[in-house]
Amino acid sequence: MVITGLRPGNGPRRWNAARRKTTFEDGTGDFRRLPGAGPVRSVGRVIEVRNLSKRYGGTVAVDELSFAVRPGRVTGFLGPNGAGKSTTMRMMLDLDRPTAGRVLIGGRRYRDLPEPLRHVGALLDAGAVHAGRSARHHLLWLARSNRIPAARVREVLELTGLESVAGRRAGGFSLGMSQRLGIAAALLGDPPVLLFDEPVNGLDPEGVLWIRRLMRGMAAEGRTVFVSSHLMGETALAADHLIVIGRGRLLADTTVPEFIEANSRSYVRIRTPQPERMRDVLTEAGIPVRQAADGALEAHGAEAAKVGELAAAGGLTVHEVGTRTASLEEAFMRLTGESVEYRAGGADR
Ligand SMILES: Nc1ncnc2c1ncn2[C@@H]1O[C@H](COP(=O)(O)OP(=O)(O)OP(=O)(O)O)[C@@H](O)[C@H]1O
Repeated sequence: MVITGLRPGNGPRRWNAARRKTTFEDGTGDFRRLPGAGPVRSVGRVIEVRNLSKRYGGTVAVDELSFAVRPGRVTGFLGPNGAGKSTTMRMMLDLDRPTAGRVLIGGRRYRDLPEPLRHVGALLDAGAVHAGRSARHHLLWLARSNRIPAARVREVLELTGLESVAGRRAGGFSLGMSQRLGIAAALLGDPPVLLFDEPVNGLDPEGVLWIRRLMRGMAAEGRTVFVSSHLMGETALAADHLIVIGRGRLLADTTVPEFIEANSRSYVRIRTPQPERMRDVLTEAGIPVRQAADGALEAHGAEAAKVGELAAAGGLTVHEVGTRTASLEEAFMRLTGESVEYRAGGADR
């Protein structure tokens, strides 16, 4: 690890010849000087989303969203389908114009960044390549148009495991290979800020693991890594921090351990042929209870022993009493449930 701190301000520069990297003690500088390239002007690595809104006709895709994405960690951007994740990411890259608010990357709008590919790498739509071009030519074309040395193409092909297929037409690539090519393009400028929209879509378990390691490695090097997903479980494994949205609004801005602590509560699951009476007994004892989809009851905030004693005292037959811990996926569904229902209802969409 070459970066010695991420303090704000203009810290001293360090040069690591072995890794061909220039780093700045305050974490604001360019991450790696590309061979043959001139110096890259220093920009910060924090992404600030300020009161961001986007309307498409009557649809509010993003609704007064404010949060910050910081360097040195993987930040997961979570929300159910249609929550507004892609729209937010497009606005970060100036591909869509906000109805209100703005996004700043290192204090600047994307369009004001000098040589943006060297500051922000993005995987938004892996299919967005010229189908007739080979992977190598696609990357060479991108490199040339961004004044990035051709030698870097070989490096990113190697990094993404695409060397052996680099001469093949990108149009014939599987989804997994296309995702890797999209990531190779995002890494081309060796940017300190990386945005990945649903990068594990369509990948096999090996590919998912590869992306997870890649993102964690990039964050450990001091980069800002922002990755969207609608899968809580996978994101919890890959991310340190979470931004959760639903219906375009911020629902949570928290660390993964805090999210787990706050949301994956234990409860007692009860199966009984007398659910109505059991519910009354628990409610009278002040224990909140809800019915699961399979008809079982879930009692919150009570020990299994206490539930068993109450059932016995009430003369109730019980087929199962046991303690369960809600999975992260369940916690996420609960948190975003309202927005999913809203979407299913189809209101103004
Ligand atoms: N170009 C557009 N025109 C009209 N509506 C749009 C457009 N782009 C997105 N939307 C709508 O905005 C809302 C947010 O969509 P968005 O794609 O940002 O969500 P998402 O969280 O990325 O979802 P997914 O996980 O399904 O990709 C949705 O209701 C979507 O239908």
